[in-house]
Amino acid sequence: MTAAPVPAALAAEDLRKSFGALEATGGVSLALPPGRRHAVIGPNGAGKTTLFNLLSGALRPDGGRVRLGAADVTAEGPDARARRGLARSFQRNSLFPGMTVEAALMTAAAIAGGRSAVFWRRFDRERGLAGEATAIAERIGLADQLGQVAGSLAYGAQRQLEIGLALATRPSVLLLDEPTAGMSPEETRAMQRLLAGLPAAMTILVIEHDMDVVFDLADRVTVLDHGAVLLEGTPDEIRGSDLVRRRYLGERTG
Ligand SMILES: Nc1ncnc2c1ncn2[C@@H]1O[C@H](COP(=O)(O)OP(=O)(O)OP(=O)(O)O)[C@@H](O)[C@H]1O
Repeated sequence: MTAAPVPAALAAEDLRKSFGALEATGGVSLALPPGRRHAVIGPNGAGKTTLFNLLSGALRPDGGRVRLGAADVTAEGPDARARRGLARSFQRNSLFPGMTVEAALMTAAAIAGGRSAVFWRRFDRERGLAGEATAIAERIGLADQLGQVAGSLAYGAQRQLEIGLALATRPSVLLLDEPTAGMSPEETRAMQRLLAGLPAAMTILVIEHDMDVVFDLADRVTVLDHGAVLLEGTPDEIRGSDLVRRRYLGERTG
């Protein structure tokens, strides 16, 4: 007897989205099995952010489907998808800048647990939120900055905290939007260590411009161009593709 196939942790099927006459997503399909590290690359305007918005539920597609595990979530909004285990890294302006790292992580965990942020203190002991915050801070490399106000952290540390806030929701699928954008080489290395240390069972889809980061992290890469999939393959296949080198990596191939 053969085992039933495991559904993809996250799948896009022929997703389409237009803004007026512009087709920003023109029939994109992806399937990420559980634990996959998958990168989406492509030039500015290729449709990477639009694809993320369609996957997270921030945008509704004109056509196609989004699946999380066995569930068709195409008609669901971001909150419902989050409850199914999908997280997207928070943007910097959502960092709870006036809170300490510990309080921000506890608040994110409390919100994810379905409780109002205002009342997290009351549930602290009962739910072990402080312990959870400490464990996440260790995972994201901020254990020695738990008492620091989030808004006063260095840029790289703020981006690490963004990922911590997403992790506080205990996601099974994590969407990361340019996690190393604007970072120094040292901050980029810290982020690479963080990403490499995420649980193997977590499924990760990342938009990233830094090719070293992409080739280091991803076991599968999709190249988007004008809203469509130009190529999907292993990092080696992408690196070796004349088409990608000409169209995207900007190299002359003779
Ligand atoms: N809300 C919108 N209304 C109109 N056009 C939009 C909207 N969002 C995106 N676009 C257009 O859709 C196309 C794809 O944009 P998108 O932001 O998805 O690309 P991207 O690959 O993420 O680019 P970048 O790397 O610059 O962030 C672009 O031409 C953009 O101008």
